Amino acid sequence: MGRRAKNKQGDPTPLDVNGKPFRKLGKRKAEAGDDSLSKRPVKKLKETEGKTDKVKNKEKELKPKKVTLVKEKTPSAKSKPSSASAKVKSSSTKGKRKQELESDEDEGVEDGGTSEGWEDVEEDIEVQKKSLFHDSDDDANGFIGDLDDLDIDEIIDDDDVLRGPVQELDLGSDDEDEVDLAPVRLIGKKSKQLERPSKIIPTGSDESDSDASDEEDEEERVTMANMEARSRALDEKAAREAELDLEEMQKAALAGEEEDEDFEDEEGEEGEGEGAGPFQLPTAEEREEEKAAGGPQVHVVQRRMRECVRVLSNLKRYAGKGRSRSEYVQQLISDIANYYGYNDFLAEKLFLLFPVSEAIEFFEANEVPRPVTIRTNTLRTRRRDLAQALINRGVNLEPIGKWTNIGLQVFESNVPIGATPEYLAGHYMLQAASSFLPVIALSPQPGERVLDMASAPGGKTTHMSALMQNTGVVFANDANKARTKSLTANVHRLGCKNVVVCSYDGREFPKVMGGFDRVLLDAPCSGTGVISKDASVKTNKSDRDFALLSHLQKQLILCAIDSVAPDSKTDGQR
Ligand SMILES: C[S@@+](CC[C@H](N)C(=O)[O-])C[C@H]1O[C@@H](n2cnc3c(N)ncnc32)[C@H](O)[C@@H]1O
Repeated sequence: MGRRAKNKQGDPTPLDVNGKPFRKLGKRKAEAGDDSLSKRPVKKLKETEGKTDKVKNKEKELKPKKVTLVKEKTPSAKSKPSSASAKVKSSSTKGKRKQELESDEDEGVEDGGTSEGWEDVEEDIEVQKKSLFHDSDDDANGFIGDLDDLDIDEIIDDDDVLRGPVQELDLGSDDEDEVDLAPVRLIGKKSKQLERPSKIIPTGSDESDSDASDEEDEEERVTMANMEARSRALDEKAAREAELDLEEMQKAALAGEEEDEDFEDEEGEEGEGEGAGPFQLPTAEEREEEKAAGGPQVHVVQRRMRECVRVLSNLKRYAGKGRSRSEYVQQLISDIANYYGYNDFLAEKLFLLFPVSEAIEFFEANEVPRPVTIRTNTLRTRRRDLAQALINRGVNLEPIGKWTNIGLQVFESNVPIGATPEYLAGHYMLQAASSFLPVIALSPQPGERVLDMASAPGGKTTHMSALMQNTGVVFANDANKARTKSLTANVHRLGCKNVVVCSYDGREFPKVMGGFDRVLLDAPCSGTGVISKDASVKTNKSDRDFALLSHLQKQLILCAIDSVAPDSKTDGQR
């Protein structure tokens, strides 16, 4: 597997403490758009210097601007394996990817056969034609809404209110199986949060792909005949990149040492330069001045964040005289909220979940688009055949990893991944790799009676249906009637014949029916796990929302447990 492919999600760890970067340096591709906080100040300062007063003043209004600046840098240029498709396509005996793809057949677990379901393709295309573009982006995002209409006190005191109109409880989701939106999201539409490249991952023009042979690689069409040569070229390229990365790492380490020395020269041993001793928090007057100027400058915030992290790593050594830990923590949280564009409540809530350095990694990671992944629908095809078909359409992809024999990661595509003939014919589902895991853990068996309590748009329902090889029955429920449309469309498109769609509040379900061998509950959530997909979560959640959500989630899990048959004939209760 290519080096970039191994680092699919990029390194979101930019902050350096005491002048030493936390994260591994390297990745030539990241040079131009490196999101490292340690590099940002320099670059952003320079940007500010070269600008008109108007632009400078605008950038002073930190809240919106700093996010934009971050956004400009965040689209990861690291993930694309320059010609990974070559190996995927390979049918020679060489190439790990080829072996991984072939393991679809060997393992056979997911493979429910290829012939069954094909007869449905025509009809499913019709269904999909109507439904694919029917649900708007807004519709999908709608369930990452807020709970303003609900009265928390009332609800927590009174379960009857909780059984109220389900639309009000149509909350956020960590799931990204909103397949019908894929063509728009991946290809046509710009993210609200990030300036994403028009291609899924930018290629070609950046530094590491600039040599002539690489350009040819990009242009040359992958065929069975040239596969082996391309595969070799890819390995050589990976080796060259590894050397360059090492060189870069050494250079960066040297540069870091020099910078430290510079600071010491400038500030002296007692100075307040980064890494050079105690860091003084801004005084009340300085804060007022900052406020009056429309908020702090981006580079000031960046530097202060680095300094606060450094101080918090060793309070005794680096804190200013008489300053407490909580003062540095408060300053850091406030700067994080400003810099990344969160409301103070959420910035604090998320910050406190992690150790300091990990918290910064978390906020940085939320600025990076997540990998595009698809799940092969084994009711319709095999992963190997699907990969081949998509490669032939100019899609650059790779198996996700050894742990799954149905997942593919898409690095780049000339065609909308959510509107290929294979997509329309139900050969795959656009689905986060993490969404495979609950289904794998539940492990529904052929012939069982299974409930998916909150199932729209059906990513996990259709996965379970495939694992059960279209036998037994999956009750796919979702409280939101509107969302059951996309659920039904997906069930048809993927050729799932053992699914019954219904729409009840999950909390009512035990009264409707029970006796399930297994129950999957993918409860509605806050959306804080998918901020990179929907940045509105950064500002539209309150304490009350979280209280309501966790209460609803607890009620749902109790009902899910009640729905399991105590005397299941299979070992579903295991
Ligand atoms: C995380 S999403 C489900 C994603 C789905 N499992 C998949 O893999 O495609 C949560 C779903 O819960 C639904 N929901 C919200 N409140 C509910 C309730 N009280 N009962 C049942 N479903 C509910 C929402 O409409 C939403 O579709």
